[in-house]
Amino acid sequence: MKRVLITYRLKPEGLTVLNDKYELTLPKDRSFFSREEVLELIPEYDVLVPNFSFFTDKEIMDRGVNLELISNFGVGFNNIDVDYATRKGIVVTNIPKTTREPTAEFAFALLLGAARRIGYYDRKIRTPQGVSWGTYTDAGLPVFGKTLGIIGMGRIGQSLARRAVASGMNIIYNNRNRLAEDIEKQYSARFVSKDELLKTADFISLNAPSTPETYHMIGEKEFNMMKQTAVFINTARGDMVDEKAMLKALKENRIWAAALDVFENEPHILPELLELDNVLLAPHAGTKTLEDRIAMSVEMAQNIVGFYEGTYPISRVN
Ligand SMILES: NC(=O)C1=CN([C@@H]2O[C@H](COP(=O)(O)OP(=O)(O)OC[C@H]3O[C@@H](n4cnc5c(N)ncnc54)[C@H](O)[C@@H]3O)[C@@H](O)[C@H]2O)C=CC1
Ligand SMILES: O=CC(=O)O
Repeated sequence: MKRVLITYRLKPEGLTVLNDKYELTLPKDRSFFSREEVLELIPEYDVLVPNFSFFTDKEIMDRGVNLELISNFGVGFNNIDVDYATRKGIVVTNIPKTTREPTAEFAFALLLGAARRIGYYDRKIRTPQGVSWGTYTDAGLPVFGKTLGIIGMGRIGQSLARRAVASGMNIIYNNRNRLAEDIEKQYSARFVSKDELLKTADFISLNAPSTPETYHMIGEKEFNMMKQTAVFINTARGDMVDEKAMLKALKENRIWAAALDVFENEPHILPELLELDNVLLAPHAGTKTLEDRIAMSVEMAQNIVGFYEGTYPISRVN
């Protein structure tokens, strides 16, 4: 029987496909196994299931002398040293299907929330001094008719574009490769250079993966190119943005607002960010609904069964 080590407490409803045929170990009384616990346990296991924030590096793989498969509980796989896994003959899989719509939904919710200042109003209305009910004070920004620039027009980027078009937005995008014409037509999307996107979009959403190439791809220079009324949304990965430069741009009102689900050093958030009214913050919650997290577990578990039994198609990263 193959032994599976899951670093994160997943609900049994999402793991039924593994029942009886695989031996599962997962934390029962808390959310995560610590790195030290995983290092201690790993030599006995054939499969490791890290969640998207568990750093699966050389040390983990070298200790995992029986490791055949890393079945990532996430679509982004920057938490795994994939090159090293490949050299060791360890297969890595991810979950692109079930992460797509919830993340796009959340990115659009952040966009609306930041533009219409929902988090700010909610915070203010609860305080003793209350919120201003004046005609113009603390006004938000309209979304209808505005331009959304998407950097990384893959699965999530395209699903975000679909929502934005339905809400009356125009789409421009930058991607590693230009999309096929029929896909561009589907979203009425126009391919532009990254610089043009940064200069002309009213809303800018980051939806590319974290790679060495995309590290700090949005920094001081990029924030300086944006409109002063721009809203920046990041549901991709924190390390793709120079957080100090972003903080400066927000403090100096170089841009209008940011809506952030991801951070450079999660779960640590720059304390100064917490003090700004033009920032909407979330705890890496792009896929965080019970229904979606269970669907993600099913996709992850099917990758394991597919790998060993060939009964499901698997999403291989290497
Ligand atoms: N906040 C959250 O909870 C979640 C975050 N994510 C993040 O979203 C990312 C995107 O996911 P998917 O859309 O499924 O991936 P995807 O692979 O379908 O799309 C990414 C797109 O970015 C493009 N790209 C790569 N490098 C680029 C660059 N330098 N400039 C412009 N475009 C570039 C690729 O060509 C691709 O079209 C994941 O890698 C993950 O980090 C994913 C799920 C949940
Ligand atoms: O951040 C989440 C993921 O699925 O990647």
